[in-house]
Amino acid sequence: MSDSSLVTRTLIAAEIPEFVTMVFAAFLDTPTEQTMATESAILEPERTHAVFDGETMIGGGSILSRRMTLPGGLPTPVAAVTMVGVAPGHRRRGAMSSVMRAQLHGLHEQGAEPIATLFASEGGIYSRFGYGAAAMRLEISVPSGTEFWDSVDVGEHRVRELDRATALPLIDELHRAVSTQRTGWLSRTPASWEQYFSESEKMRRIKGRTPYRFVLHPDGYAIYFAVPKWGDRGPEGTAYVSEVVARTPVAYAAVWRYLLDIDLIGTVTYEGAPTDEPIQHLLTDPYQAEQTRYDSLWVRLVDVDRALPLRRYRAPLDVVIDLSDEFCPWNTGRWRLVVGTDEVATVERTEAAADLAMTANELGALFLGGTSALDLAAAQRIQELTPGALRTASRAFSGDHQPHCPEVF
Ligand SMILES: CC(=O)SCCNC(=O)CCNC(=O)[C@H](O)C(C)(C)COP(=O)(O)OP(=O)(O)OC[C@H]1O[C@@H](n2cnc3c(N)ncnc32)[C@H](O)[C@@H]1OP(=O)(O)O
Repeated sequence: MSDSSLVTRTLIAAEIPEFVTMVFAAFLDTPTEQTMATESAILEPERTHAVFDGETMIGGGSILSRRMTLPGGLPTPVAAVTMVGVAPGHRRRGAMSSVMRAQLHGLHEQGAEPIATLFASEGGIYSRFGYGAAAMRLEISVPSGTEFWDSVDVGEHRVRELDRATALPLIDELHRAVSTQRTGWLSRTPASWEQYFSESEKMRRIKGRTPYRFVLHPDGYAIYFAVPKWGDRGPEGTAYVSEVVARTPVAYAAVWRYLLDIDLIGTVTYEGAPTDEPIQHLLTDPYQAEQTRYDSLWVRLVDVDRALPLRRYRAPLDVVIDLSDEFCPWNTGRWRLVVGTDEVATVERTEAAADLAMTANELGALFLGGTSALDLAAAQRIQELTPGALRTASRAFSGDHQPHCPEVF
C-alpha cells in the first residue's frame, strides 16, 4: 500500500546529517560524531533520496557511484545502493517502495548506470523490486596451526604488520590491482576505506577487541582484529579477518600461513570470504575449514539492453529470453541475446519465439555468473521453452571465479 501524502526527493548536503540519523535509527543505532563524519563523507546528496511526511524525514536510501568488476575482468560503473531505512512508526506505508522507484526509474530516465547492486538486511525485501541474489559469501573458521600441504610454497618474503597510516596506501594499491580481476569487487575511495575500517563506536562495542591490524606482503595483505581469550588450557583468542587479498598464489599462502601462526590465537575466522576461497585446498585436512554460507550481492538490471553487453560470456549463445519485469516495465518483452566466439554479447528486442522465460529477478541473479540457470530452472524460476537452451545459457552465463564482494556497503 502506498501513502500518497508522502513526498520523495533528493537531498542537499545540509540535510545529510538528518538522513544519517534517521537511517541509523531505522537500524536500531545512533551515530556518534565520528560515524556521522565517515558516513557523511561517502554519501552523495544528489544521489540520496529521502521520503518526507510533511516536514518530517521518515525514510530514504542512497546510491554510491562505484565501479564493479563484471565477468571478463571489466570494471564497470554501477549504482551501489546503501542506507535504505524507514523510521519505525512509518513502515508499510510505501516509503521504501517510493525510494526504490525513484532510484531505478531515475537511473533509467537519466541513462545512468544500467546495473544496481546492494547487500540486503533481510532476504525477503528486494525481490519485489527485481533484484536477484547474485553472489554468496562464506564465513570460514580454521584452527590456528592447521597444516598446509608440504608442496605449498610460502616464498622468502617476510610478512609484516604495519601501522594503519603506512599500510593503507600499500593496501589500496594491491586492492586496485586485484579488484579488476575479481567479479563483484567494487572500487573504493579514500572515504570508503576510512568507513570500512574505521574504529567506530560499533566496532569498539565488540568486547576486548584490538584495533584493526594490517598484515603486508609485497604481493598481498590481510586486515584483521583479534579478540584475546584465555581458557583452562591456554590462549583461545580469535582473529577475525576482514579480507585476504593476494596477487600471486605464493603471497596468498604466505599471508594465510602468517594468520594461522599468530601467537595466542586459537581460531582464524574470515567472515566475508568468497565461496571459492582457496584456503580449503591449502590444508591437508580440508574439514578444518569450517564454513557457513550467507548471501552477499543482490543485482538488478535497470536496462537489460544496456546491461547485458557489459559483461563477457563463457560460451557462444543465441537465445531469446521472454522477460517479465513489473517494477521496471520497459524491460518486459522478448530479447535476443547473441554471444559470438569473442565472448561479446549483443542484445535486441525481437518478435521471435522465446527459448527461456524468467523475471528480472532471475536475470539479476544470473548476471555475475554466481547463480546457475540450471539451478534456477530446477527451482521452477526459469522456464525452458526450447530444449537445450537452458544448458547453453547456463554455460554462457557462468564465470571463471565465483562473484564476491569483500565489503558490506
Ligand atoms: C541496501 C540496504 O540498505 S538494506 C537495509 C534495509 N533496511 C532495514 O532493514 C532497516 C529496518 N527496516 C526498515 O527500515 C523498513 O522496514 C524497510 C526499509 C525494510 C521497509 O520499508 P517500508 O517503507 O516499510 O517498505 P514498504 O512499505 O515500501 O513495503 C513494500 C513491500 O515490501 C514488504 N516488506 C517491507 N519490509 C519487508 C521485510 N523486511 N521483509 C519482507 N517484506 C518486506 C512490505 O510488506 C510491502 O509489501 P506489499 O507491497 O506486498 O504490501
